[in-house]
Amino acid sequence: MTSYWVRVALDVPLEAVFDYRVPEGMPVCRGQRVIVPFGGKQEIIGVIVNVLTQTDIPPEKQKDVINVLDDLPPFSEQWLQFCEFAAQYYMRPIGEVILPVLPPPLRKITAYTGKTKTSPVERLDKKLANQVIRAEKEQKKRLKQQQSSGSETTIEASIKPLQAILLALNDEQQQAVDVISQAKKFTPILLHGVTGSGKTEVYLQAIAHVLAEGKQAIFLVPEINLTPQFERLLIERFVPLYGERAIAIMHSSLSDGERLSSWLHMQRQEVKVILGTRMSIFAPLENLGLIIVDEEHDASYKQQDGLRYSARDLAVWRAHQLNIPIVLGSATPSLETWHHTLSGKYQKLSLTQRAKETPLPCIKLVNTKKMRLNQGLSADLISAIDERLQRGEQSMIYLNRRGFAPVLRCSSCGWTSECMRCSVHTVLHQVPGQVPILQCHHCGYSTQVPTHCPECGNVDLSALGYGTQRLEDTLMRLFPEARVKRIDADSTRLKGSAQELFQQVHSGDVDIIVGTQMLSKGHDFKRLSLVGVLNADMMLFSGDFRAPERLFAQLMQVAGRAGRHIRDSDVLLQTEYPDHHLYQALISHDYDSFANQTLMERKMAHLPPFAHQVLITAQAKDVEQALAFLQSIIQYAKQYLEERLKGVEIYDPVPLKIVRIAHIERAQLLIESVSRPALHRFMNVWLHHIYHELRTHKVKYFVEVDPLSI
Ligand SMILES: Nc1ncnc2c1ncn2[C@@H]1O[C@H](COP(=O)(O)OP(=O)(O)OP(=O)(O)O)[C@@H](O)[C@H]1O
Ligand SMILES: [Zn+2]
Repeated sequence: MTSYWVRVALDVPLEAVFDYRVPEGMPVCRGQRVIVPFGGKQEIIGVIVNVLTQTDIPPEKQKDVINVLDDLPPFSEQWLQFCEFAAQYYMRPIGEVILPVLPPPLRKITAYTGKTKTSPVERLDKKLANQVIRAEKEQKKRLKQQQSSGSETTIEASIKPLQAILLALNDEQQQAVDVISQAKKFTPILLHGVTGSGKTEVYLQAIAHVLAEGKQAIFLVPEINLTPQFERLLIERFVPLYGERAIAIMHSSLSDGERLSSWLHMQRQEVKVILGTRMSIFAPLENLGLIIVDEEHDASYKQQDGLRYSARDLAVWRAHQLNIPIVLGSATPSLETWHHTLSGKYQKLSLTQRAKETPLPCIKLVNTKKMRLNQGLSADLISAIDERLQRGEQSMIYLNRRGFAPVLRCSSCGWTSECMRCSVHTVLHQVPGQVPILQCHHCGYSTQVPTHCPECGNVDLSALGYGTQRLEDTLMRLFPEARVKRIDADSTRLKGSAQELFQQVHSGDVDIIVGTQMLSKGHDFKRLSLVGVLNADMMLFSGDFRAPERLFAQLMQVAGRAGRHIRDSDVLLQTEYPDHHLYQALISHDYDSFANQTLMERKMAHLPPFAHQVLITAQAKDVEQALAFLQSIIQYAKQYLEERLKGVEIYDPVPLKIVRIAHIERAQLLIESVSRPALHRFMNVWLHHIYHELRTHKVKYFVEVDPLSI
């Protein structure tokens, strides 16, 4: 009689996978969820990644699998391999990949040990079955009523045929749809379309082709706020053809129940298109024919904690694994993607015109160097807003800084408001009808606003600089008759409030919109003809080598919200450096030359995409400990791994720019190589030694492959 063990992936903060003995007669296979004992008396849910006939675990330490969960079919080989790739590429244990992507009810032991003892899947199925019965009853009732009233409209007649909803494509759009839908094998495609060029319609028609062939599609968007707009379009087009469950949504603000329900429909392959944010790249769809990544340049595709993955990069790998086309769409592609089109690795399709017959907005630089500003606003911008108000059009003022003022200062002794827990200033938040507070944007800590200086007692404290709340306040005073609305992370904190605000903008109930970058991407505003940009210079001289790329993209995106449906639209950008080449490229809408020049600079400086990077960040009570730990691991590498270090460079460890957050101090270490295989080979060995020999309980560390900000 052979005994079996299973190797189980668990989401615990340890590197290893764990082996468990399989009780006699228990059927097991790779990809199944199991309940296993862990630590003392704990029971947790894991996923079987291997079935073994032997194990290294000494007999006295062996433990048994408690239960196999069979409420869902095992995960497919294809999906498991995708997760395994992600784990290996991002240098993390497999459990940290697989478990967190599952909806909580499928991985939380409490969902299985409650009083009812039925699985959350069974409970949901029951609920869904009841819903179907109810819906059928209602439909019968409706039909009866219609028949008795002699009404002609039937359910079928109320469904618009797909042909009626499709927009007639222009030549460039048509060509893009043709190329995408004819690509049958792995084909990475950059859809480079200026803002408002109708990329969405290209995606939708390409998806239509894929679905018609009986396949499925993944559609990634960078932000939750963008899902409703695309969801509406997808439902309108595809639900009449493929039924209610054809479209599923996946993002972090769904409830556990909603996530479970989406997941079930996906795993049972009832879903045709999954629309969602970065986590959707882990959708368990078996028959994918196309992946779309909209606004592929967007930094939100990068997860910043746990498994620090790029959903865009994983999407390319998944398309490669499945041998299918992938479309990366943007008006301002990332330089990584642009580089791949120049080298011929990716195919480029261009949409050079706006889809509606409106030209791109005219971008003007307002030189504020020697100008007196009215609370940050130039006279030019104020009169441009006024003009829009007269014409009944909308204006949007973009300022990427929330709160009322970034710091409170004592005019007598120079004291400034600081966070007790972090090495940053606290931000003054002040809106009518609420008690003003000082808030830390890094740890969330907040305090009352002092009535006098805590250092010298002076009562004359002043709010320095301005944020969106102050701007809103100023605009309301300058234009008392206008309807001003602020859209930022603070005004949209409550569930559904962002949607409501966007709805007000779309329906024309707002004249002036004040907002942060939340506003800048993807939205198709119909009546907006002026965009004002404040404080762009702040990012011009940041130390991060990616700052110019990010700034250029941000500005081009925000400018692109103007004049999508209205002629004569303007963008006014206030700056003290109107001659800067970034702004010069911007006013001529010249992404290509900006990208080419910036790539050239990167090449000379041996920076990504011409080199590959890994970042190790160490956290400790004080930064000296973090630095010492990083020094010790460098020492180890130099002493024992010299051979493997060839072609790999380790830089000196440095404290982070914001060194302390929530009482924890941080330092980081950059590792770089022009050869990705060399980098990964070295890192794997090194990390193994660090984990087993150099780890201390005083210092926590984490690893980030392809970091976006350093
Ligand atoms: N072929 C077409 N004919 C007429 N209108 C079109 C056509 N294609 C798209 N549109 C319309 O043009 C507008 C802009 O399209 P869309 O929002 O897809 O732009 P986009 O390329 O995604 O821009 P951005 O990068 O700024 O998000 C939309 O209102 C859309 O309905
Ligand atoms: Zn803080």
